[in-house]
Amino acid sequence: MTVKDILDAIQSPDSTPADIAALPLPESYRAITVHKDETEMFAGLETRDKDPRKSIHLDDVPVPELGPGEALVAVMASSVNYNSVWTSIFEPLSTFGFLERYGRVSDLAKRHDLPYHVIGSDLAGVVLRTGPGVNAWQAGDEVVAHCLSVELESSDGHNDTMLDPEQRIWGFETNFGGLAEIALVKSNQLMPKPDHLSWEEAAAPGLVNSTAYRQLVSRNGAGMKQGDNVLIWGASGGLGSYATQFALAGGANPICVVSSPQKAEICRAMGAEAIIDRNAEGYRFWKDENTQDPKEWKRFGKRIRELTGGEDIDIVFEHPGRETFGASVFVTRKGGTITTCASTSGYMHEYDNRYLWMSLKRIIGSHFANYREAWEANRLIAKGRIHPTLSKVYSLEDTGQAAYDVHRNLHQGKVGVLCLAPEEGLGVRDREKRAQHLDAINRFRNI
Ligand SMILES: C/C=C/C(=O)SCCNC(=O)CCNC(=O)[C@H](O)C(C)(C)COP(=O)(O)OP(=O)(O)OC[C@H]1O[C@@H](n2cnc3c(N)ncnc32)[C@H](O)[C@@H]1OP(=O)(O)O
Ligand SMILES: NC(=O)C1=CN([C@@H]2O[C@H](COP(=O)(O)OP(=O)(O)OC[C@H]3O[C@@H](n4cnc5c(N)ncnc54)[C@H](OP(=O)(O)O)[C@@H]3O)[C@@H](O)[C@H]2O)C=CC1
Repeated sequence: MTVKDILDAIQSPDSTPADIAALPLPESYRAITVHKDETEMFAGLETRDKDPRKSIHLDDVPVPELGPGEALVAVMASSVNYNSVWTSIFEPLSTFGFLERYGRVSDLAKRHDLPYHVIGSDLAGVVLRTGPGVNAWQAGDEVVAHCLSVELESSDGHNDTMLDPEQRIWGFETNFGGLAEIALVKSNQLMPKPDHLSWEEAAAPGLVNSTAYRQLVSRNGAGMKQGDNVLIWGASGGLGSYATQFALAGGANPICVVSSPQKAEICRAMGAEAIIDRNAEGYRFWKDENTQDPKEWKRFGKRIRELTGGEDIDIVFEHPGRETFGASVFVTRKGGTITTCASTSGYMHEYDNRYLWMSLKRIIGSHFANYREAWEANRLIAKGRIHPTLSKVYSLEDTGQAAYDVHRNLHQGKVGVLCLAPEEGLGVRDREKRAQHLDAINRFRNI
């Protein structure tokens, strides 16, 4: 039995779920990995000079043993997330430390602690096998997977599973991720694949869509409401392209920050009107490495007021971090919220706290999403209310280049990867629904 036989069975119109369940598993599969003995390969280089094409490998690896509550999924397509860029440049930490720590949790978790790390935190595919205790999903189900992995043995996670002390991001802090032909997930990561999308379109939103939903919409995040002015950094990027859609769909007013006329055009096409090209307008929030320039915060705030008719920002959707955080805190209105999920440009932030406390602003830390939030975000995709922002699709072999593009900010929206799917466009089940949303689905393609 080979992976090719699995693909043939998935693609055959005559295959039944029982046929898929009866397929013997192959011994190995092709997977995108980083190697433990290479974690020092970029030592001494600047972050931007660390090249994912050098550290990312395509290897044949053994199929992991299936445990209770788990599923093995044949991955048709995946997508590149920035967490895979971090993994591939071994910043801010090597992810092998996460695997070692997970390996100490239990005998079953020991499987994850290997000298290679199969990365990737998105997938669309077909369930091949389920472990003991899994009743909600069967072999043959067409699924997407969100990337929250939890143990839930402690009471801490039972109000909000993101608060589980053993909360991990699958394919980043666990092994056997989605940039591969087969992936191992917990069954409570599974969600139905939106039936009007191809495999690669369905695999694109997962991680960033769920994150943007919690960070902006959920009561665990900013709890956005109608009419809110929402400042969205990187508004045509991975997270931002979903935050912009949530703001528009929720009756808020996105103020989109981008770095080129082309990206501004994408935001306009999504329906945004207030757009700031940070490059064209030349904001320099830092005079030098250690000194911010409040005059630039003020110039930025003035520009926002021009675009909003004099209003300030209710919610900042933050993720660039060090470079923008001081400006983000400054431009938020009295009582407003800065919600942050990342620090792409540096995690040691600096802001003027007087503007925070005197104006009763709040900073909210947000990280991925719980199952319910991921489910609600996926439901909006399935209903055609929010659309994938897939721009370009790479083969599994070219994942290194795909990660390089994301690292160097050469991409738009999301970058997809074909795993088992032999070509783009496969897997669409509801053509009528697709036809209704075709322009929106293709908005980011090939730009
Ligand atoms: C969905 C997609 C998401 C993304 O893309 S997010 C972006 C990518 N992700 C990242 O960049 C994050 C990567 N992660 C990290 O950088 C690290 O993961 C953290 C900085 C978040 C945590 O660092 P660590 O070293 O793993 O853990 P510690 O909590 O700092 O523990 C170290 C020691 O410090 C002790 N400690 C923790 N809190 C306290 C406290 N409040 N008082 C005293 N000690 C404390 C611990 O116990 C432990 O100790 P002992 O080393 O002896 O085991
Ligand atoms: N905690 C969590 O759950 C999650 C965290 N993340 C993290 O969020 C970050 C962004 O992820 P994602 O949106 O997928 O990445 P992308 O690279 O797809 O998009 C980020 C956008 O941010 C903008 N940007 C980058 N650097 C700066 C800067 N210095 N100043 C202003 N804008 C900047 C760019 O847009 P432009 O050039 O047009 O301005 C870029 O397109 C990453 O660090 C990632 O690890 C992502 C998902 C989940």
